[in-house]
Amino acid sequence: MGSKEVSWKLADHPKLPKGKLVAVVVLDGWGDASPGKYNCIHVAETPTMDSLKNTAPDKWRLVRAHGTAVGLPTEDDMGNSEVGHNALGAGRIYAQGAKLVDLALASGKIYDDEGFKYIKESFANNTLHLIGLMSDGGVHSRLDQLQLLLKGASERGAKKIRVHVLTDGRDVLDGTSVTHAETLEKDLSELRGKGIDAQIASGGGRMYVTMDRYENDWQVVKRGWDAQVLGEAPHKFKNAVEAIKKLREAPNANDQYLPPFVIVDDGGKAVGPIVDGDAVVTVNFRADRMTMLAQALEYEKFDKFDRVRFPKIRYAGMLQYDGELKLPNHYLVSPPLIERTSGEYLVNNGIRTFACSETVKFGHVTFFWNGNRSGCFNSEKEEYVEIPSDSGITFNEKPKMKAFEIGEKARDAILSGKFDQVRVNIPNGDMVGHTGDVDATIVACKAADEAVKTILDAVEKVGGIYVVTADHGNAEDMVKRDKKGEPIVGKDGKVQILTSHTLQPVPVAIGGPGLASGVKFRKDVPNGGLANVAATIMNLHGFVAPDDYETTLIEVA
Ligand SMILES: O=C(O)[C@@H](CO)OP(=O)(O)O
Ligand SMILES: [Mn+2]
Ligand SMILES: [Mn+2]
Repeated sequence: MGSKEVSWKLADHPKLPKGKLVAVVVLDGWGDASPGKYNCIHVAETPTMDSLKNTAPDKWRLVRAHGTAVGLPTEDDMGNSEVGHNALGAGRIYAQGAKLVDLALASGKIYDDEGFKYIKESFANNTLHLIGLMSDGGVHSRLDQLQLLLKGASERGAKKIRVHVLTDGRDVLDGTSVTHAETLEKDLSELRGKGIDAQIASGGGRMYVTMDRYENDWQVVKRGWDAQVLGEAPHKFKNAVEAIKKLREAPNANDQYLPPFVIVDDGGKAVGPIVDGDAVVTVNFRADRMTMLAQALEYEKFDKFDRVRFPKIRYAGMLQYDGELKLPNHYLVSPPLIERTSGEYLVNNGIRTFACSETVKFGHVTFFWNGNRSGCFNSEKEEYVEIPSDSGITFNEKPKMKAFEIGEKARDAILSGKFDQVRVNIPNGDMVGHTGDVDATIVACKAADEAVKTILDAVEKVGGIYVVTADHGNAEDMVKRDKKGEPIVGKDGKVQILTSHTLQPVPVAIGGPGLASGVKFRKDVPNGGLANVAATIMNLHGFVAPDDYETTLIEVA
């Protein structure tokens, strides 16, 4: 929507003043769950978050952060950063990528739209390549969608298909890549039975191959490029299931970090490099970990690594990953059109905003927060600061990450008096939680809590207000549970460690010396979710949210 038709002026809140500094803290992967030894937040020393929970009962509550509350297809879908920050920033619930792709596949509309027609041009004489995360986690992609697309494309003329798989183990249990590859192989062999030359061509673990984000480490994308496009990798196999099983045997190997491999024919030649004339679809619907590859596939001018060859292909994303950059140009399904976000409203109403995180979460409080939009709305009123993340390590090695640096940057921004809103994402609970290392996650949670304290102390000094929340659960439950909630013990006699996000609700806490007396959480929004936070923050800045926003969580008694 062009800004011309939008009236950006927000109404004044009848009771709440303007001019108070509001600190917005998003703890990544910080849900609420019952105490226990796999609840790293509970086990860790977290005096700051504990005191928010325990000392002001009408200023602390839980909100929903998964399923339909954040625009996902079902209540079995765990939350994630994209949908969580979209909801927090946009104040409304949008049908998200997972759901939009489901609908487009179910109705068949995906095959009638521009993107599919564009890639279809290659089907008669060239190969269709599908690249993406092989998982049923529903965070970045879903295997059933890939299966449907394979079927749909083959019924519509694709004669030669190559799938480039990325193994997960982050949104699903480690080791499930084997079953997923078997499922995919079965489908591909059925296609071969119908005369279609279809096979897996390459693979690798998502965190080591291809799926980096926010330009933390281009080498990750290069490893994928070499295997997918050039057909070169340190490991060569005849078959993907065998490849995954074999590579998993190495000490400390796991799905997330499997090295790259290519599938070769009897003569040792890679079966699926990408060449001129081919069609390529990146099948992930989620943007952050696909935009780097999308740039490599699409941009004529590119200097992030040596591509060696830049094939002239027809490339489409499952979705368009960046609407502002129009990246990629062609896509199979239109992304949710998230407009009139709270960030844009507030800036247009004079709110000077500072946003900060470290690289691996930087886009969360900027790009996702602003409805999948790169850059600021108004560079005179906004400052976005990225603290470089460590790269080339798994975060259990340095579980404190950059939490203190983020806390200090936020503190300085608050004390500077230059900003009305200071917004951060503190990554530890999530990034370390994903490693499945319980001890490291406990250290991570403590560090995150200390960073919150640094920020709240600064809020105290300037007479400001804080809103502390999270985008979804992760560190509060590190074990896979059965229906009764008991930890599941695997064949090896060990509990199954949960590296993924959870379905748990997340806290929202408000307070600070600037919070007008009588402000408390309403009792009549019992099912409140992350999308209710935007209107709440607008109120704390002294404004009433637009009518179509999800309702505020607060009232003034
Ligand atoms: O790391 C990621 O890509 C996801 C999990 O797949 O986590 P988050 O949604 O917290 O960014
Ligand atoms: Mn997250
Ligand atoms: Mn995560």
